[in-house]
Amino acid sequence: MKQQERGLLVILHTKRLDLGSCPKISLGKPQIPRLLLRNVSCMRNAQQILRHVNVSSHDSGALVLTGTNGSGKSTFLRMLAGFSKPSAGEILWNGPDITKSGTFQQYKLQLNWISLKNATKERFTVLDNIGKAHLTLELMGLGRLVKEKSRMLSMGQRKRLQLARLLAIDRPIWLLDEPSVAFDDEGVRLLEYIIAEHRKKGGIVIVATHLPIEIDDAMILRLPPRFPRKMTLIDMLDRADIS
Ligand SMILES: Nc1ncnc2c1ncn2[C@@H]1O[C@H](COP(=O)(O)OP(=O)(O)OP(=O)(O)O)[C@@H](O)[C@H]1O
Repeated sequence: MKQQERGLLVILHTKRLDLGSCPKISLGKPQIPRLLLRNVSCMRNAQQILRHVNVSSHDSGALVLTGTNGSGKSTFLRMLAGFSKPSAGEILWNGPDITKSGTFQQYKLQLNWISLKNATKERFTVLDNIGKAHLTLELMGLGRLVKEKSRMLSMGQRKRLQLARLLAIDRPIWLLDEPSVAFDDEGVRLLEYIIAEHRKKGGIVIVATHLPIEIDDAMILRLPPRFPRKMTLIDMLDRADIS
């Protein structure tokens, strides 16, 4: 990973190309990345959140975003999801810019998104939240809860339901914001397993997280803190330890 001032350059390598229903790419031609962020910056409320980010991913790529609170991980994912637009630079999917309306209509159908906020449909049962994928719910450990209203679920069970939805809505690009929060050990293993399987099929996974998560050959992009660091209570406590 190279670092250009506060800008970042990351290239994700192709592990195995399995295009599934995607258009065939002829051999011999240089292969364009499935996803390419070129010199992307992002402003929110007139504040610069991301600056000069360069990242690319081929099929099967995985990127883990880390960084301090407020460094812009969710903003990065929101931009990739099309909720906010880059203030500079471009996000290219199969070549064209995703912000072009024709491209965006197709691009958004490639995305699956998990965040702390995108809650389940509270009044629906667990099963109705994901259609008819009963077996998927069983596999995520929710088999006994299929008839429960999802508002009855614990936080970890809600997150498991989100995983079930990832599998039920089968789309190639997964944008996962803090996907392992509230999981027990088994939940984390389920998450790691479905990510690995998704990548075997050629899927791309981009994860923002503070928690350790095992993803083979993932590129780690650590976003720089946005402000000069000031002393916190923890720094004071650490100093008190020393003296
Ligand atoms: N809706 C918004 N409008 C304007 N600024 C926002 C908005 N949401 C977040 N921000 C700002 O953008 C910056 C980055 O926030 P973001 O949520 O992307 O950080 P993060 O790295 O995901 O943080 P955390 O680790 O706390 O989840 C923060 O300074 C935040 O105040």
